[in-house]
Amino acid sequence: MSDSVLSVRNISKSFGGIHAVRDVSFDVEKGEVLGLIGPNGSGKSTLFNCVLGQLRPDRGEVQINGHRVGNMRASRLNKLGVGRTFQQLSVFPQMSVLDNIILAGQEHHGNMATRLFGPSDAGLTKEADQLIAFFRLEHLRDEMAGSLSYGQQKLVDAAMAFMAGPSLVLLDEPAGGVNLTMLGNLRERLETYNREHGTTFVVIEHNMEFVMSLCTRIIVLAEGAIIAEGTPDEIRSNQQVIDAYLGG
Ligand SMILES: Nc1ncnc2c1ncn2[C@@H]1O[C@H](COP(=O)(O)OP(=O)(O)OP(=O)(O)O)[C@@H](O)[C@H]1O
Repeated sequence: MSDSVLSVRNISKSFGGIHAVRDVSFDVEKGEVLGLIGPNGSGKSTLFNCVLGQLRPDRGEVQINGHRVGNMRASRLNKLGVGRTFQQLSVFPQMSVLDNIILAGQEHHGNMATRLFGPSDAGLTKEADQLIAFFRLEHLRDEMAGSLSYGQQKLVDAAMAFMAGPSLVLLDEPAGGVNLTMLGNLRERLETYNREHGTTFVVIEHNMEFVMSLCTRIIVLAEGAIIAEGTPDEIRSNQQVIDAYLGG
């Protein structure tokens, strides 16, 4: 296998008679921002879940930073340097922004025993505050997450994925439901983070403008298979891609 941050080899996954992912292979190199797009039901989430070890593929193999991903617990993925956001918000509404981000950091630090009996902070507040500043959420730091606008909660969600300085971040529809102003802010912050830290991103996204402006390379899925791969400009003018979306 290569020394890619993420290496996906011949992944297939079916649900009964539905071939959700068909023989998909690709590599993602350090610092790349890869977009994974495709019409509804094209297999993006299934592929993501195979990459994250949450679904066991019928065939194929995934490696993250050279380590094979099997059925892996989230904490082990964190140790491999993987952060993620979810399609649905994963913030706890009754906790402050700061506590939500600290809690995400605790997922990365040791097991339950060290969380319960170890040092109460372990530098997490400082790290959380740095991310709060980076995502320009200082004025909301001590607010209950549930009182924030949806777009602000998506920013908190993104900040949570960056605790413990991951080398690979999987973003599942980060732009979903976010208004235009917040969208520009989110994209700019993600670009800046990628530039400053060399973090690799894989992004599932339906918002074409967002994905085309954020990503350096795009893979298009249709009916579970890769139908195109290239720069945003190449993808925009690819007839097979246009047909897949019009038919989808
Ligand atoms: N747990 C499951 N059981 C049965 N079928 C499933 C399951 N998960 C996904 N599928 C089917 O697999 C196919 C791919 O679904 P998937 O959710 O991966 O697509 P997607 O590209 O992420 O779609 P969307 O953009 O709508 O989120 C679809 O036909 C879907 O109905």
